[in-house]
Parts: sequence; C-alpha cells; structure tokens
Amino acid sequence: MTDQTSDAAPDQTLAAFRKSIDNIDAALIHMLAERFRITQAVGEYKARTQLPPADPSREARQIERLRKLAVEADLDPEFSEKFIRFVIDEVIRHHEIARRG
Ligand SMILES: C=C(O[C@@H]1C=C(C(=O)O)C=C[C@H]1O)C(=O)O
Repeated sequence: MTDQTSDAAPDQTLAAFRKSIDNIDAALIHMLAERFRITQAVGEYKARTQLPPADPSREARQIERLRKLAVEADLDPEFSEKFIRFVIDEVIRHHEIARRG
C-alpha cells in the first residue's frame, strides 16, 4: 500500500510547516473579517446616501496598486488581481443587497 497518511511515523518537518500555514490562514481569515466589517459600513453609507454599490475607477486603482505590491513581494500579480477581484465582487454583492434594503 502507498497510504502515507495513516501508518507512517509523524513527519515533524511537515507538521512544523503546517503549523505555520495554519497560523497564516487564521490571520487571513481575521483580516478578511475586518475588511468585510468595514465594507459593510461602506455599504450602509452608500445605501443611505444613494451612492452606487460599485466604483470601477477605485477598483482599477486598487488592482494596479496591489499588482505592483505583488511583484515587489514575489507574488504572482495575476493571482493578486484574481484574489482582490473575487473579494471586491463579493463586497459589491453585499452593497447591492444593502441598497435593496
Ligand atoms: C468598498 C467600496 O465599494 C466597492 C468595493 C470595493 C472594495 O471592496 O475594495 C471597492 C470599490 C467599490 O466597488 C468603496 O467604494 O470603497
């Protein structure tokens, strides 16, 4: 059998890497929660003041800025753009719901 997950001795090196990955994943979740807390307030403000849910020019500036930061950080700028696009699209969906009341 080639099952390496059940009977094999615990791999301490892999476990240490994974502990760090788990900490990073937890930080990402906390940061995203904080971001969505703020964007919820933005959505309520926009609904109150009749501003549109999306602001494409702001989004374009954010994407450009994050692409540059990604290159500096050795992260794939395409990935960075896809990631922030995914997040922003979810925010806009929330803002549209807030507008409908
Ligand atoms: C949060 C805003 O609303 C939308 C969501 C954005 C975001 O998640 O960063 C950016 C622009 C808007 O399309 C905003 O206008 O600042």
